[in-house]
Amino acid sequence: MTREAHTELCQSEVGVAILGMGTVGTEVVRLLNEHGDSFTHRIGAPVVIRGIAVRDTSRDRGVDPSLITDDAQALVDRPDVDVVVEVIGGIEGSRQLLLSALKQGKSVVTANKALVAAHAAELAAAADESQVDLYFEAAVAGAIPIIGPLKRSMAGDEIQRVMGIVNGTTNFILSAMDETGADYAETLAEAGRLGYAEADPTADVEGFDAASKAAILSTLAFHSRVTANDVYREGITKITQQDIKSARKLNCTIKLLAVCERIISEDGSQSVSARVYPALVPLTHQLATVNGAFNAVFLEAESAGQIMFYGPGAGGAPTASAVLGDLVAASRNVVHGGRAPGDNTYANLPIAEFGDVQTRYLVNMHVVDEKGTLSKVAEVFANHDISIATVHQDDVVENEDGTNIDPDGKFARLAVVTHRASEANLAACVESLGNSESVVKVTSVLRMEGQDN
Ligand SMILES: NC(=O)C1=CN([C@@H]2O[C@H](COP(=O)(O)OP(=O)(O)OC[C@H]3O[C@@H](n4cnc5c(N)ncnc54)[C@H](O)[C@@H]3O)[C@@H](O)[C@H]2O)C=CC1
Ligand SMILES: N[C@@H](CC=O)C(=O)O
Ligand code: NA
Repeated sequence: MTREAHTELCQSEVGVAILGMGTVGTEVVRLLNEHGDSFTHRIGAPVVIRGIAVRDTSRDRGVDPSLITDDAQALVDRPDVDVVVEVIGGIEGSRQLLLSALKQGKSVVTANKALVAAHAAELAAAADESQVDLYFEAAVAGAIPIIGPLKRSMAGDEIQRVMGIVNGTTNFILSAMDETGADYAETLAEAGRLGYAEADPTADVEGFDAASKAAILSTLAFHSRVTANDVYREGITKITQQDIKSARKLNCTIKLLAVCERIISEDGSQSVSARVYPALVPLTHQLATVNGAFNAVFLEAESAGQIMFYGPGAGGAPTASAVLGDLVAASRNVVHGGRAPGDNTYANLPIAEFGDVQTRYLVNMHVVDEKGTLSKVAEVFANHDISIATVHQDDVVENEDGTNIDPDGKFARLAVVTHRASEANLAACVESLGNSESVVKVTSVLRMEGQDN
């Protein structure tokens, strides 16, 4: 059914179904009830909640109990529902519900990055078929307007690079580890209590959540379909206080970054690289100032130059702000006609091989403290076509718990910073370092972003 056909059945109200009443859904309902009159003026018709789908109907949620249902599909199917707001999460159940809504000519607003990153093509096709809207501003960087600006304000520019801190939970953890030396597990639990973490926080700390957002950002920035499976991903679970100290010695901090790049090879052919990993960022870079659950998206575009979007990236009310912005836009289109721009993927650029991606690296290792070690280590880097930028050596070699693992003074800690090199060369170099008699152990390899060479 098209929206025209559906709208003919409707009256001068916009009927809304809210699916899910957890951290975000609760705030969406609260704010909608609190500011309903303003919404009427902004939209041109009242927005009326037709129902709220929850899993547990026995809980008192402080709303009219007649609105509560545990049958989300029946709510979606109601003829007086024009817009479906999905704040449940997960992929398959939400996919079925939203496809069904779109096919019935109802617009969709979702905060679900995992779903959009996996099934955007299918959802967009269903929205196009019915000529309705698919909005997902809350899916990337919470309250920060970034989907709208990429689809509209930046639509006339050529975006080269997007670098984002797009996960509030991991930024909250890394900021605390850096600022106060806080305990990882305790800080993660706190992020859960504050409503930042996903239902399964593995999605946050292992980088899955950021990878979904990187896929969505890449798709919009480079007009090419990128899914979460196309994104190279590493989380923050292996980051230690030693890594953070080694970053500080280089005047850097560690951030979980989503890096989305247009790669132009020597023959002029283009591809897209999307990757998520913890990386050193110089303290002088704007992204280094983003702390706690705040997010930021740093864009580099041909004509605009550098732009940074900054704000609250997680939590109930901030995320509800983005959801409600989309709801207002979708409702206006229901009342006045028109559609939001879709995610045009005409460029269809291929995904770059991860091994071909270039960046800078910090390689931390324990080495044998004797004559010739430095030249042997340097030779390994040279053999893999990697140019060294700086080398820093410390005498003491401590474990994470501060115990000295080298009471006889035979080892040293070496921190090697490289110039730009390919991931493939770096991986081969690290393997050779591991086999070198001069190297006791490569303790960590961290990428460095936000510098040119
Ligand atoms: N919490 C945050 O800071 C942000 C969350 N998001 C996204 O928003 C969505 C919701 O997140 P939260 O509210 O944090 O999750 P949540 O886990 O607090 O809430 C989801 C709610 O949906 C309910 N639910 C599960 N299956 C259901 C079904 N079949 N029918 C009705 N209700 C059902 C659950 O019982 C739960 O109360 C997720 O996609 C998440 O990734 C996006 C940006 C920020
Ligand atoms: N779990 C996510 C919530 C927002 O997308 C985060 O921590 O950023
Ligand atoms: Na957003």
